[in-house]
Amino acid sequence: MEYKEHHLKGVIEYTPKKFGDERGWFMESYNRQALEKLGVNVAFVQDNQSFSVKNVLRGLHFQKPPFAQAKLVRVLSGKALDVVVDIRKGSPTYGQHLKVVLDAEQSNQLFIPAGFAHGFLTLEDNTTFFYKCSDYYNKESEGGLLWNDPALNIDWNVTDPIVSEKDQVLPGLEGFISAF
Ligand SMILES: Cc1cn([C@H]2C[C@H](O)[C@@H](COP(=O)(O)OP(=O)(O)O[C@H]3O[C@@H](C)C(=O)[C@@H](O)[C@H]3O)O2)c(=O)[nH]c1=O
Repeated sequence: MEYKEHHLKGVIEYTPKKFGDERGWFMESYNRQALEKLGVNVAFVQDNQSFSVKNVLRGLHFQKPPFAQAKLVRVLSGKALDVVVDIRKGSPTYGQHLKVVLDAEQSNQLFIPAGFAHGFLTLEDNTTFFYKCSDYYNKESEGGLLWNDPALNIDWNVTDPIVSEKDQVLPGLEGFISAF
């Protein structure tokens, strides 16, 4: 198992150990104890999966407290540029973001604590995105930030992504009052 902490405190990139043989490979894709050793003490209650063609951009999303969600995200097929934005009030890295390429072949995962907006851009066709959430979906608690808000300054390296109508009208960071 390999892990890497990033400049946004609490975000951890995690790659389970793979056991390869002539049949292929095996890995423990989720092991609560292994994550606890990295300081992640979270009970996940919902698994989500989405499938996207190339250049789909979903996000940036979060759920407000008391339905805030920590997430453990990865791709099962394809590749995605994952982006998280720190929206924790008073955080020294408030408004800053982190980009990580999630790659099915590499099998890397990202743990994202509550208090972050999350989104991703698919870099390949047939990208299956899979994630565990620490709380249930609650429509009324949904929140979001505009993916290309200049104040966020995220270089997605894409010109015309496929974005849902809902995500095209999300607010920017200016005037945003964080619920975290
Ligand atoms: C997120 C979610 C959506 N839905 C429904 C609502 C809607 O009709 C349909 C599609 O929802 P969305 O357009 O919000 O799906 P999507 O844009 O894929 O939303 C996801 O984006 C990524 C970036 C995240 O981080 C997730 O937490 C989630 O917000 O699925 C659920 O039933 N349960 C859920 O947990």
